[in-house]
Amino acid sequence: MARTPLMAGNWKMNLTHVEAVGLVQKLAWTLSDKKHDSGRCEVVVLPPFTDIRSVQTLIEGDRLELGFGAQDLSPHDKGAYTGDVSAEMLAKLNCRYVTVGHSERRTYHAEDDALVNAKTKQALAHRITPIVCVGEGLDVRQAGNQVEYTLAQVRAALDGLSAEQAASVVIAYEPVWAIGTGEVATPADAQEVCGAIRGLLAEAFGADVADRVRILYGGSVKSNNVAQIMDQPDVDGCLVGGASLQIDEFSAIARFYALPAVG
Ligand SMILES: O=C(CO)COP(=O)(O)O
Repeated sequence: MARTPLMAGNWKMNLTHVEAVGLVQKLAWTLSDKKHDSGRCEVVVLPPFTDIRSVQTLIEGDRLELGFGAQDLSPHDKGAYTGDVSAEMLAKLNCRYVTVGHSERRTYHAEDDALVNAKTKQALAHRITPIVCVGEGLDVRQAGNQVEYTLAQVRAALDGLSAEQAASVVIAYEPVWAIGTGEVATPADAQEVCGAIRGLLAEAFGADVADRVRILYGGSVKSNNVAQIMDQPDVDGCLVGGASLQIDEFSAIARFYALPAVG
């Protein structure tokens, strides 16, 4: 089965709702001007919670060919969880995606594998596609244990999912040492781990599921390295941080298929 590539822009904690509207308008205009083919690449923005309503209104009102989602969600349904945002709230805003287990959540908010698993299930229960983030830190990479470390995170995040549920998740391999550092993993590094993740999915849920799941790479993706990364057989898209805030960069990344061929 052909997997439609996905480029998701993780804005992190950037842009007020006014700035968000400006960026989405310019991004949509640029993609349309360059005749972006959304059949060749699905483009999604993941703004902070406070921007989502404005982004939704703009995208739906003007029928822009952009998807949108959130960067986190609560593992709880509702109630006394100050500061949390529930899956139901996101679903009501038509969020199509939500990242779970981003390394910044794991590091700064002490999110562990069990919580990432609970959030993954919560998103699925509300028909929001979880983008499950995994990836090793520098110490693990230097010890050469990146594959087993990352696979353990994937196993934990997907624990208890049915094959049908597993088929609908997106997994993002983001080596922590490559996030925001300009230190991009080589295409071979990305393929090694993304290929191993697909192997694990085949083992755990069957070849059909493994064939359907989109696996993204994230970590210092830019327009000048995206083509090589997307050339890898098990990389189906990118989770883009810094470059997703720059319209020219992100629109070029989304149109990776139109970039000059890899030499
Ligand atoms: O964390 C990331 C996306 O979720 C990657 O961030 P950068 O693209 O800024 O390295």
